[in-house]
Amino acid sequence: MNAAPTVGVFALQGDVREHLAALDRAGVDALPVRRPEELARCHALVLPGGESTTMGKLARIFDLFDPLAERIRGGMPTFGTCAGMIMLAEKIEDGTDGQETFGGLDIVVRRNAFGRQVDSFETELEFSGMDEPVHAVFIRAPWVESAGSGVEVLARVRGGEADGKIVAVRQRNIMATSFHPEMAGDDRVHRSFVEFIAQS
Ligand SMILES: NC(=O)CC[C@H](N)C(=O)O
Repeated sequence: MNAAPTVGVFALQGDVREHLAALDRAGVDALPVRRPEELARCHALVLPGGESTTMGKLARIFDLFDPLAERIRGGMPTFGTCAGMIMLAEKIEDGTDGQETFGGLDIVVRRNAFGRQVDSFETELEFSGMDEPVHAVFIRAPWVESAGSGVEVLARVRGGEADGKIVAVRQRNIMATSFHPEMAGDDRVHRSFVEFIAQS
């Protein structure tokens, strides 16, 4: 790809602005996506943090659900953070009744997984392919309960009751983190997604 790719941010719900800013700093054309016509212009997509039940419902209302699920399954590079990770999971534990996801990522995700111990927290994580740890902000975050054999684990929590829980993964065209790299003032995870787009 010669020109900078256009990277959409699902913009019906969630922390859209922070992702647009991080993508902008990473040198791509960032585009808020609310309609199928906008999705059609994107080479890649970010699903932000927010509230996954609401995201699914709004995607249905705005006729974005099916085109989006199709693009993801068709190989569009996609990066989900927190609620965005939930929206990419094939299966949810502790979801609300009938909660739908776009799917594509062969994981079982547990919503609000850290909630029983601590709602929101920040920590340093070893992240596959990064020399220095990543500062990770968790807000009512999910964790990956189990992952299929095709899923590469990029980061796990170290220490505390959640020791060893998977919080960042990659499979084919999809990347997902339980935490919010867009809120940490560190663009390395977004930059690694931009490289991932270039390789796809
Ligand atoms: N920060 C977040 O994105 C929280 C996710 C939210 N708890 C959900 O289940 O959708």
